[in-house]
Amino acid sequence: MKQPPSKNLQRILLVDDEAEILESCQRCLLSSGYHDVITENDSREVMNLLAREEVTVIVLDLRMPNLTGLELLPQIVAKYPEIPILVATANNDVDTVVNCIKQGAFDYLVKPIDVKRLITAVRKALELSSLTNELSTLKQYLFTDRLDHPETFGSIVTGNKNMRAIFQYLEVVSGTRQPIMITGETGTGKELIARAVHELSGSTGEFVALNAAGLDDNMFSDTLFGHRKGAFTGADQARDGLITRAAGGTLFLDEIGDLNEMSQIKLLRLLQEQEYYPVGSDFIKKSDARIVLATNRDLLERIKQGKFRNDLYYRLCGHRVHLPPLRERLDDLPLLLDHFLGLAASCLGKKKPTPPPELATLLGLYPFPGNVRELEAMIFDAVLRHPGGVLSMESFRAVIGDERLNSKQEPQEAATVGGALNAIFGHFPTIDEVEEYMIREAMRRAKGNQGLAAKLLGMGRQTLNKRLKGDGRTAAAEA
Ligand SMILES: Nc1ncnc2c1ncn2[C@@H]1O[C@H](COP(=O)(O)OP(=O)(O)OP(=O)(O)O)[C@@H](O)[C@H]1O
Repeated sequence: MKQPPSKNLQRILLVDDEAEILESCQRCLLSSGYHDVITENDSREVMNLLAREEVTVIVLDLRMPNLTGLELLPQIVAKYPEIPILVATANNDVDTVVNCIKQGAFDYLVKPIDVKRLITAVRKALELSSLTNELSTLKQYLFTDRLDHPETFGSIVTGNKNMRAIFQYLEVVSGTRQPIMITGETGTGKELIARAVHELSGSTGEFVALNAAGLDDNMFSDTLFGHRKGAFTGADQARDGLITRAAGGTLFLDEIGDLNEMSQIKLLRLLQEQEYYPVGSDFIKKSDARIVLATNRDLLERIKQGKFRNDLYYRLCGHRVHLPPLRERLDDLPLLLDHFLGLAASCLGKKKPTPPPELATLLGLYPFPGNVRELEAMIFDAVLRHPGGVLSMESFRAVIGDERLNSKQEPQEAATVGGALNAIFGHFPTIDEVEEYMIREAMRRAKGNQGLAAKLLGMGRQTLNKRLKGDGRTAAAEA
């Protein structure tokens, strides 16, 4: 039986009759992060080896005794057309190269093999191979509508067919080492998806998340890449960055639409070469962390504004999923409503309330700019204030507004929101005023319990605590 390569490992086969060449190419690929490199010095054994073991890419010397690479190439192509083959030729003979490409070789290398060229060519061949695999697996998924690991998506409550298609796509691409980009409005579940990708990839390492919003380049580089001792005033000790913690696992970079130019360049290097420099160090380091990225910004718009690099954008486009906003998957509302009612009730130590039958329909009229997070906060609030029996619609009305419930039309909606804001503040408020108001109101409703207030606000407890303490705003003091 064939020996499959372990998940995520892509097996490279080097075929050459010269042991020294095999050894040096193998060493160079291993040190570049390719962990599964096997060799064969007898060309007559290659077909047996391929029948025995799964191989992703082959580097094939053309000049070998007994059976030359030129003779072997068509045999491999005929039996294993999915394996990209890089031929190694001793001279830069155009005719030979053209002949090999015509016979199905993917690319060629000139001997003595240049290390950089070998690594680039192998990387490209592996990318091609994983794309081919993805395509054929996707075709199968399309015809069978199956999910191999539904349990991985257990924390993502949905019955929506677009979300299911996203899960299927993720099952296919999670096996590759290519970065995955997740876009979608705030609160649509991007982090949940990133965690599912981590689980699917079968990595043994940790899932490590970094929110890049508000980080300048120094903070971004230091947090992600770490620093060497003495790199800057106060750097008394060398310190590893999050990328080290994510070794063998997944690095989730959130809000990458906010990264500044310098950080974008560093991220591009990391994605392209899997390389980085700790702050203050000239020694390059390698990372094998799987990278998942997310943003709720429109990156094409950021490119137009000159705030996001084109090359980085295209690098991110390989594997991309876009999570639809909640208002575009209203079929999920009843499921989510039921899920969060149960969750809120058990968190608050209450009996799960029965929702009024019209609640899901009414919620469907609201655009949910904060998506699932907003719905979750709304339901926690309602359950918190719920005395027993059937859940009251009042707390939902208070947030959504009666008139808004009756209309989906933009201008009317704006007028209603504007009207509501004016009624509360007496004028059109600033963001800070709204934030102060929200924090004060959440603390009041949660009777001073910061954990609950944070849940209502859809923010982390620590973030709320910082706001309450840190910036000396009046709302914090009053709350
Ligand atoms: N389909 C879902 N089922 C259950 N919970 C969900 C779902 N989608 C989102 N959530 C919950 O909503 C909240 C927000 O989710 P998450 O942090 O993954 O969103 P996000 O898109 O990463 O948000 P942001 O862009 O603001 O970082 C979390 O509490 C999460 O558990």
